[in-house]
Amino acid sequence: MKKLRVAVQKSGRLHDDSLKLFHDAGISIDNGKEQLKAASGNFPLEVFYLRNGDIPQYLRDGVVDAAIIGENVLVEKGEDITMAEKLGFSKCRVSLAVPKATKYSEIKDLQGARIATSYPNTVKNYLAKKGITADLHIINGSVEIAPNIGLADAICDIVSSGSTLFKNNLKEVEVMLKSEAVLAVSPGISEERSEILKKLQFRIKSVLRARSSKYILMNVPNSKLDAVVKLLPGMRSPTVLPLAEEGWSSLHTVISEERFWEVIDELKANGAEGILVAPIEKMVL
Ligand SMILES: Nc1ncnc2c1ncn2[C@@H]1O[C@H](COP(=O)(O)OP(=O)(O)OP(=O)(O)O)[C@@H](O)[C@H]1O
Ligand SMILES: O=P(O)(O)OC[C@H]1O[C@H](OP(=O)(O)OP(=O)(O)O)[C@H](O)[C@@H]1O
Ligand SMILES: [Mg+2]
Repeated sequence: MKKLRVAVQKSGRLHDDSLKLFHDAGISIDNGKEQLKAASGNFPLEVFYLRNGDIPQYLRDGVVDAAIIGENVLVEKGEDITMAEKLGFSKCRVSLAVPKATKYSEIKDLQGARIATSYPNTVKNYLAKKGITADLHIINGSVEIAPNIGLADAICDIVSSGSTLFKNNLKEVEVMLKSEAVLAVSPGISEERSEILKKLQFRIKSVLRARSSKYILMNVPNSKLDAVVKLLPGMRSPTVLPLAEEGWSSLHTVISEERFWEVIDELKANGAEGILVAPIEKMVL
């Protein structure tokens, strides 16, 4: 049987979370990353460990069928490549930044500026849409140093916490795009391997849904049940079971973590007690 060939970053920010996603989806990968290639023993999948920046070309050439890659790299080098799924990790933005002392009020202030970046296409396209031309200096790493050594007036790079900008005395002035890890697909994937990809996507979706949801249980006085049920819609509707003590029920439901924190005060105000929150491993709709 054919195997789905999936590229994963060899080392760097995407590596561990990519393998964790396979693990959580029940796919075991046999060899360590010292090998260029590793196979799964329980799913028709082979992992190729590659540089993130090289992956768009491997997808285009059909050397791999799919990949876990930063969305920002697809925007920069792979506009022709399909994004099948957002994966919810390695969230960051690609931004323009200038020295803190530079007066900046609008993008026109960058007309004619020297901009250092590892993402020339992203910057060019963004500035072209705004009618700005600039002088791009392409560098591969430590872009944030460029203004301090007199190489550039501005930079475009990845920002997450903002601490690298802060340390280099820079301020973020334009967010060009928001990025996270994505599952990308080769334009030339065969039908047989597309079928395996569908199975992989089904598993990934179940894992991602579960990651963002919680199973919650609580005791509620019967007089307040209707009000509490309104706060907690659940997958279909909450489960309500009578407690041994009369006048009380146990209510179980599934809720997004975000929604849980939004309604917690209202749950308590409605007399909910003994609220338990448990992680969910898989969630199949
Ligand atoms: N500080 C950050 N916070 C969150 N995500 C990030 C951060 N920096 C980079 N990323 C995301 O992780 C991806 C990989 O970044 P990393 O620095 O590990 O590799 P790289 O140098 O871009 O790639 P290569 O594998 O080609 O060396 C980036 O493309 C981006 O999507
Ligand atoms: O806003 P922050 O949280 O500070 O993150 C942003 C920094 O993270 C990335 O670098 P990385 O640490 O991946 O090093 P690299 O330049 O060697 O890829 C990116 O290139 C920025 O420099
Ligand atoms: Mg990096």
